Amino acid sequence: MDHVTPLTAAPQNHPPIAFGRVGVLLINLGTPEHLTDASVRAYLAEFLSDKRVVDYPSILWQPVLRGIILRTRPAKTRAAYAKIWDRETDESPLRRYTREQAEKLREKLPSEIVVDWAMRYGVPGTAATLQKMQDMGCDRILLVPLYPQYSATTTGTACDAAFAWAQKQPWQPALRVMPAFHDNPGLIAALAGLCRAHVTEKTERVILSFHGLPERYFKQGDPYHCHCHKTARLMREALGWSEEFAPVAFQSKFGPEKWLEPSTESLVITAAEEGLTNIAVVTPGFVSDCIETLEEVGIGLAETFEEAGGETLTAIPCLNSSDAFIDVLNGLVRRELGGWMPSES
Ligand SMILES: C=CC1=C(C)c2cc3[nH]c(cc4nc(cc5[nH]c(cc1n2)c(C)c5CCC(=O)O)C(CCC(=O)O)=C4C)c(C)c3C=C
Ligand SMILES: [Fe+2]
Ligand SMILES: [Fe+2]
Repeated sequence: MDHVTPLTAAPQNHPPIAFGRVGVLLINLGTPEHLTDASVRAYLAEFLSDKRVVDYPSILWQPVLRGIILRTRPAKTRAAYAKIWDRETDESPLRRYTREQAEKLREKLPSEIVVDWAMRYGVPGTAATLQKMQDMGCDRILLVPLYPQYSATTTGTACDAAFAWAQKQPWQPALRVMPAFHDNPGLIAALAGLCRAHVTEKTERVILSFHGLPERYFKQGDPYHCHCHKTARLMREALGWSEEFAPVAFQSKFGPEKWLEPSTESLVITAAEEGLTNIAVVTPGFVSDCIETLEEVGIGLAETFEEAGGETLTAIPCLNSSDAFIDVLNGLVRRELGGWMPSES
């Protein structure tokens, strides 16, 4: 706090400005604010109108989005959220874990550093949270997109939102962006630990399932596919697993375009058809459990596996707000704050 100029010290007629603090902002994707069709619709409308996510010309895409998708999908998506919603805190798991990650990271960093969290879509918004941090005197802010693997559809757009806010500021804070951490040794060790805790002698295959993308984005140069495969290779090396035992797959396909393959669903069905009865799915592209891991994999794909003749599909939880993940984040954030840590200035 010693760097913050007290507002009373401002010269006469000078606007009150606080400065001198360092901030860390964790940013995740976003999630509906409430468990209602209206909330889900607002969230999907914002998310699916982002050109980084769906790049079709607006003149073609908006009528499809407004006329079909936002009329039919919210009820289906709300029903899926209803299966996983945290009724105690009245929030989605993604929101809860992101909040807890920020709270726990705050305890690990010097108290002068402002640590907050935001969503790219929905509430609390990225711009509003950056504004709050600036009002608290943050003139240097580290953006931490919570995606181990870079994609323009996630990390890229989180940065877009932050820089769009910054563009409007008379005094723009210095902004740093934490790079992708898909090959960070700490992350790989934490993911390997998670797998060791959930994979037993009975487990016949572990699918390493990442959120998918249109294949076209990969061909246009999005490195996400390569980042996913590197995370997977490093995990296998750490665990002594073969590619046959632990193959990569991509989940959560949306729309009619060709997405990255193979799909997680196809590998789950193949495993059952091969006569496997006990498989696991780990989702190393998601740091927090969410609708895609808990409902799509933990409920939906577990049913698919059973229907195809399998018995048990174990959905391995994400790192969430575990001590292991907070240690990873703490290490990454301290590295990226080089020269900005209070003791160094
Ligand atoms: C074109 C559509 C989509 C792209 C591209 C996409 C990329 C992408 N998404 C994540 C992570 C998450 N996505 C989540 C939900 C979600 N994703 C899409 C569509 C695309 N995602 C939709 C329509 C939804 C909403 C749910 C639904 O209606 O099915 C979530 C979960 C949010 C939650 O509240 O739980 C996450 C996390 C990544 C990592 C990614 C590209 C790499
Ligand atoms: Fe998604
Ligand atoms: Fe690749």
